[in-house]
Amino acid sequence: MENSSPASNRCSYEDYEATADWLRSKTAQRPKVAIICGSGLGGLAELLHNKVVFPYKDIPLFPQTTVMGHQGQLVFGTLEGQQCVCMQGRFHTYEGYDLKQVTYPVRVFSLLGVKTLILTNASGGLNSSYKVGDIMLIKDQINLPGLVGNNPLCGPNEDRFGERFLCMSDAYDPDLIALAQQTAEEQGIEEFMQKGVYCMVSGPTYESVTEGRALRTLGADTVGMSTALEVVVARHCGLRVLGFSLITNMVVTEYDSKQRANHAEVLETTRMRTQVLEGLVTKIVAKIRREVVPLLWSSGKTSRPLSPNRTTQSDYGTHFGLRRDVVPLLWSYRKTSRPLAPNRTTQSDYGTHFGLRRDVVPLLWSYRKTSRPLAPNRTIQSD
Ligand SMILES: O=P(O)(O)O[C@H]1O[C@H](CO)[C@@H](O)[C@H]1O
Ligand SMILES: Nc1nc2[nH]cnc2c(=O)[nH]1
Repeated sequence: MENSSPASNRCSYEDYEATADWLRSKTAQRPKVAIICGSGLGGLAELLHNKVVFPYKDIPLFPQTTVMGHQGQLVFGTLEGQQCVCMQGRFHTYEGYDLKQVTYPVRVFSLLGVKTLILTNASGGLNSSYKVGDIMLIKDQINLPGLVGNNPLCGPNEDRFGERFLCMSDAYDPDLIALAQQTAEEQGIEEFMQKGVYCMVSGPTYESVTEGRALRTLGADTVGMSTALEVVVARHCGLRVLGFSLITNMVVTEYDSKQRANHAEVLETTRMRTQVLEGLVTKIVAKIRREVVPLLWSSGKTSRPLSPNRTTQSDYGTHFGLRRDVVPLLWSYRKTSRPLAPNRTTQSDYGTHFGLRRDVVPLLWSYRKTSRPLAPNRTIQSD
């Protein structure tokens, strides 16, 4: 297959599938988290273990990066035990790519089975209380190109990815934001953490003084030339999104200022903070990996013993301490009263025996295909 990136009207579902199939055929890794690295922030990919690296030029239908500070390769590997795929270099409309090409990797990630997208970017600070080197957790965005017709979802809707009209008021996942804030506190880096609104402009020009002032008036805390389009497409295909904006320079908003925005300064600042951001993202990825367990159990440390007279499936769900709202998602059929067969004694038996959906069982048990019999004295949840 050709390596040249698709013309916009050729970004069909089959194109995305072809790229995803090619990647699947080249690596056995099945990432659940994708990370898009901003200008000068690609070092994160170096932290992955068991790396499998694909230069963009080798990936069928993938665009190529042309910007300094964007390496141009896709790196698969594990971070804190979590399988991840990292984009060392992203695509921007100012490079000449159209909206579908800029967002092409995101749909490929979705087809690969990615569930969470973490984005980083370099940006200009608009909020006067921010300082160069601050890291802003993105709570919302202004997709300025999108507001005037340049939205990557324009054109026929691809129902296999998502619905026609997409809600964007919850684009940045509140739980992930809370997780990131908590992690930043644990890392002792709250002093340069901010939370605010990122505005995307098309670039490649930096803002004039009046443009900077206008964006601030609109409610933007930082401005850059990326991210918003990727987030729109990620939300369209149901990915959870977390975004970080590193303030690499302050936008000039005084007419008599002698400061001049430039890409060298942008890259210089990323060098100063890259390790901190990498450490933060690494810890968050570790927590995302672990979060499935506390989500399922209503209280992790209960020692309530199993009462022997609970014999129906629905009893067993909540009896084990599974959250009531989670139980119906797990059971393959609800309200059954099928009694428990007494001869089922292994973990995997127990999963499906209880009526847990077969695809859910391996996610719940920490190890698969075990036939280790349940020790008779294990009777509490934490066990
Ligand atoms: O958004 P990322 O890719 O981090 O890069 C930012 O830095 C570049 C300008 O210096 C622009 O590409 C801007 O968007
Ligand atoms: N638009 C824009 N993008 C940036 N990326 C890094 N700094 C800036 C900036 O000041 N403005």
